[in-house]
Amino acid sequence: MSLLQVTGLNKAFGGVKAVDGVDFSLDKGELLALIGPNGAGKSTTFNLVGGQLVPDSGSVRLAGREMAGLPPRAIWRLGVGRTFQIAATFASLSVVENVQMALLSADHKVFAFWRRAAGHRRADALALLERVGMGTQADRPCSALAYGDVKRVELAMALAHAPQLLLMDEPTAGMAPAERLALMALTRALAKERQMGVLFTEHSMDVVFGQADRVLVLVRGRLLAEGTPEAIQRDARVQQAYLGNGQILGKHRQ
Ligand SMILES: Nc1ncnc2c1ncn2[C@@H]1O[C@H](COP(=O)(O)OP(=O)(O)OP(=O)(O)O)[C@@H](O)[C@H]1O
Repeated sequence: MSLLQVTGLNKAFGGVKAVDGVDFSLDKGELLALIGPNGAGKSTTFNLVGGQLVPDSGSVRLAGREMAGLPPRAIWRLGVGRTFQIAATFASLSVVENVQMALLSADHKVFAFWRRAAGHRRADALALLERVGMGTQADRPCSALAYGDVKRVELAMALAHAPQLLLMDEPTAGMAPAERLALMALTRALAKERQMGVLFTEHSMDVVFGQADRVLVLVRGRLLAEGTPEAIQRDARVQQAYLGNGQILGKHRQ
């Protein structure tokens, strides 16, 4: 059985069919990239899987269990993580305290005062930071980190509740090319060692073709193609509908 099985997914906003009969699946340990031109329906698909939006129709199953229509918190509890965008309130906390906050939340102590974070599972938080290459920066304030390092902390925070499926919406936006590849290579290694599925949207083609196991191409809410990075790069329909658009490649590639 697939880890994630999406069937007949539909979502319209007024007259716009943002997601129009989309089917796909994702296996444990797999990195699946969702690409497509602006307005193709990537974010909508993402939000339908994560529960931020309710589908008009269709099914979203995690390990066979229906999630469509459940609130985001319930979907999170079933094992679907999202990379955190660190809130401004947490910028004054240290790196390790931010991960400890995520561990508090994972342990369902969501109403605990933030002051308790400092005493909560520090060793586990440090181990997560070590795994994402941030062990030596654990006691620095988050506000002092370079942007690429913040992204690594976000990844450690997302791993705090040991998700089966991790959703990453444009995880490398704003990063330099070398940092992007390093972050997604790390994500790929984590997916394999934890047998965690990863669904990510990405405009940067070097990341998509360098790191994804499989690629889905959405155009105007419909799935145009799906396959290995090599097959997608060769696909004439994709080149015409998407990759042939020099503006998109030129805008996001450096
Ligand atoms: N809340 C909303 N209300 C109305 N229309 C929406 C809403 N969200 C998305 N849309 C429309 O649905 C379509 C798909 O949008 P979506 O944001 O999912 O595309 P995308 O592929 O993520 O685009 P981008 O790459 O620009 O982020 C677009 O036509 C968009 O204008």
